[in-house]
Amino acid sequence: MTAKLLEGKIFAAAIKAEAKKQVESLQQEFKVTPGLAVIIVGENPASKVYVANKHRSCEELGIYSEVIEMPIDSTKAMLLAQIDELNHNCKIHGILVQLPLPPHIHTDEAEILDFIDPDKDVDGFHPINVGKLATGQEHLVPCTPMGCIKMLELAGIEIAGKNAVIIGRSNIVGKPMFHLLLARDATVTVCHSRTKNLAAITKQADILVAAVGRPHFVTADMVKPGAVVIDVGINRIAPKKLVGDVDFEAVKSVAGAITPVPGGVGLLTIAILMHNTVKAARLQLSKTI
Ligand SMILES: NC(=O)C1=CN([C@@H]2O[C@H](COP(=O)(O)OP(=O)(O)OC[C@H]3O[C@@H](n4cnc5c(N)ncnc54)[C@H](OP(=O)(O)O)[C@@H]3O)[C@@H](O)[C@H]2O)C=CC1
Ligand SMILES: Nc1nc(=O)c2c([nH]1)NC[C@@H]1CN(c3ccc(C(=O)N[C@@H](CCC(=O)O)C(=O)O)cc3)C=[N+]21
Ligand SMILES: [Mg+2]
Repeated sequence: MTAKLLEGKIFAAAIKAEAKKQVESLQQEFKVTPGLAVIIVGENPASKVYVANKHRSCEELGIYSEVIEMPIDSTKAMLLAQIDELNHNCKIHGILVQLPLPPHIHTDEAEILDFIDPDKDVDGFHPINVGKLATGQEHLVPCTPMGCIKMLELAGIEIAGKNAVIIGRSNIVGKPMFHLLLARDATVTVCHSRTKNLAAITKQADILVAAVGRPHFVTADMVKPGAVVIDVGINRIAPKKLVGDVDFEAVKSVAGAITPVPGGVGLLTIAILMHNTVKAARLQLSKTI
């Protein structure tokens, strides 16, 4: 058996086309162009690729985009001042601080993210938006897990009643993925580095989400035949070689459907970011009028 390939570019194109229509209607109704600001601190080469991808997608859709490059030795105070400016900048409707932050301000991450206006929080990382997601009031939702959900929906894969297993419990991927799947009536298990008998648990999964950050972590013996396998991992194993967390070649002959890396959910992350930026702009306009 060979798994159905869930190609990110097809789903991403559908989401971006819808966002583009929304951009046009906002321009017609309100004479406003949605704007996204991305703050990047330091010179992380992987971050630069993502930031460039985000910028290119904004151009495609007619979203105004600013990339703010700050020096590697920026202080917490400098970041807070930059965020404060963007919070009050009426050309900007979405603010994203690219993670990870450099080591000297790593411990300030929560304080920095919490300073973003929750209505401009297109990453969905602010405690207000996290709380809304957790209480069933989905608002601005983290892009990567929402991308996984949209992919399942657009592919016509039923979520309700399924056993879903997530490997990883980060605030960016694992935890919001849990809430999104639970809200859609899956039975959800979250695994992490202290989980015992991991393979026995993942083998129960109808939907398996891998967000670990380790190449070839999910092997064929961990996957139930016919399962839907979503690979969130982005691991650079050589300068030009990117792989996910799933041993793709082996797992594709066991799974029913599988996402590739690259070309999988990473592309939906960007598409949802565009969707969230438009949503944030509409929200802010409805509050000022
Ligand atoms: N495609 C996309 O758009 C995106 C991709 N990514 C990628 O997804 C991956 C995960 O990212 P992120 O969630 O930020 O990563 P983190 O490093 O924050 O989290 C990794 C999680 O994996 C768990 N883990 C580590 N080792 C094991 C193990 N041996 N068994 C079970 N669980 C384990 C950790 O457990 P514990 O909590 O116990 O430490 C942790 O919860 C990365 O490769 C990242 O690059 C991330 C964001 C967006
Ligand atoms: N505040 C914040 N928000 C994020 O959403 C965020 C972040 N920080 N830090 C880093 C991670 C990672 N991430 C990706 C975005 C796009 C691709 C992407 O476009 N991937 C393509 C191309 C990958 C490539 O060629 O490098 C693919 O998988 O095919 C991947 C990963 C967002 N993240
Ligand atoms: Mg992380």
